[in-house]
Amino acid sequence: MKCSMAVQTEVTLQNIGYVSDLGPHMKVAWAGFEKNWICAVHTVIRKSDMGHIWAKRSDLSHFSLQLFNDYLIPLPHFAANRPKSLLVYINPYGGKQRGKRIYEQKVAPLFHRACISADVIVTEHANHARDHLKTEASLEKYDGVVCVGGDGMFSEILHGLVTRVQTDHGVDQNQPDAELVPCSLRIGIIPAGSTDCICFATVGVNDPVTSALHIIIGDSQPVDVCSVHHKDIFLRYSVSLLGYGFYGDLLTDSERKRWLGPARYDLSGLKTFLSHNYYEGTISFLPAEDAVGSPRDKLQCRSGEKPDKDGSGWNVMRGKFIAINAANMSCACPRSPKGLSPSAHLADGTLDLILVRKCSRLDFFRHLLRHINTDDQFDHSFVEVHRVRMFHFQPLYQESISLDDLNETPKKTGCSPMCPAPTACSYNTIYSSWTCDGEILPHAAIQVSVQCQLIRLFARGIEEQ
Ligand SMILES: Nc1ncnc2c1ncn2[C@@H]1O[C@H](COP(=O)(O)OP(=O)(O)OP(=O)(O)O)[C@@H](O)[C@H]1O
Repeated sequence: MKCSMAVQTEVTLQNIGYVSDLGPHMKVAWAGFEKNWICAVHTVIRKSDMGHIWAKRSDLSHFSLQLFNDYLIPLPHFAANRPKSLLVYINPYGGKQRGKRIYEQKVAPLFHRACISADVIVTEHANHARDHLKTEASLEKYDGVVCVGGDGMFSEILHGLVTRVQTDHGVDQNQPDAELVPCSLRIGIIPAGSTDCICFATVGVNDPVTSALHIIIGDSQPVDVCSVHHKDIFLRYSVSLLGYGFYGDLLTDSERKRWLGPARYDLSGLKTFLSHNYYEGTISFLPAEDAVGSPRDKLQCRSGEKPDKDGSGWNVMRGKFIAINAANMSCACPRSPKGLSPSAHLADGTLDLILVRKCSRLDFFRHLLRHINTDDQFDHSFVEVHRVRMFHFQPLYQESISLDDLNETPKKTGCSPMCPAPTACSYNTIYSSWTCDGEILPHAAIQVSVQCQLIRLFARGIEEQ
């Protein structure tokens, strides 16, 4: 490709680093490249200072194209990992419907200056991107796939890409113990949805320019993916949160209120909290005994390493749960900056299984409050957390029909969860639904296993220095 930028003598996007705010009038643009942005040659915008800084993650929303030419120093040896050709999917209806504008105004100019060619597909309907990736896309032409949208859109890309790779390699996704083939193409997320949880938990901010720079630089962050099955039938993949009970109910309700926009989460959250339902069932899990760290160690390393060996022996627990949350990553988002499981690792082949047993409404409120403050959210007698490699959940009563069918069932109320004949009483109080990265699963009985480092993102993780 012919590129208008000269290398070596001119400062170019090939060498771009972050722009950090050092105060109200001073920003530092820095280039350089070591894991975690450790060492950076930088230039203060006022040209008054040169040297090295210990840099940290920062919001790039003030980034100025002018900086590329004026202040950055070329370090061309990082060029090898940089993508040259990308396949971009834009959801024009995600979030506040600004995906197309965000891409065209903030991201495309940067790609252009970095000499990255991009084939852009604006989706026309739900699952357009997933199905195109599964069957049609000529993936060999690209170095990465970019998703412009929210978590739902990312999930489409994830399913399309992972399914395509397994099909190409003859792997049957319906086998829960199948060894899945990792995807070689990296995925970039340009946040343009309502919550953008996955971007926040892997990049540290929800800022389209920051994400674009991670793509341009060619960052690579491996990420674990959970595969979810029901009776040996593949249901979905998950990278962030699988939630039964509170979060499942909240998401189910919020889907009915899509017309409200992002405010639907607040309304459904309040409604679900006031309902204070609990659900009975059995959870079995395989502890990750060999994993480095624990969910409560408060360690900031969230990348992890591939395990050497499996844990041994399943633990089985029966009980009444207000919430069962399986966090494959911290699940941090702007509303909960530390997330549901602050020390969850991105790529160590484990997930953090959080069990919130039946408790008073006040106690549950105290637990929820800890999602937004810095207190140890697992330090309650009714909460336990386990780092696991696999888990199974079986509701108290066998499901005779899928939850999809239950949506057709007239809703009845006033029946306790202990009702011995579920067909005669309200399914709503016997079964919750699993939310799987924001999508609702059609079955309550599921088997989940973590597929270590199945995908890679154009990101760098969120370890703090
Ligand atoms: N052209 C389209 N028309 C309608 N729906 C679409 C289209 N393209 C994608 N979708 C669907 O829209 C859903 C929501 O999109 P997206 O995740 O981008 O935004 P969001 O739901 O507002 O944000 P978040 O998922 O972060 O809360 C996705 O599940 C995706 O399948």
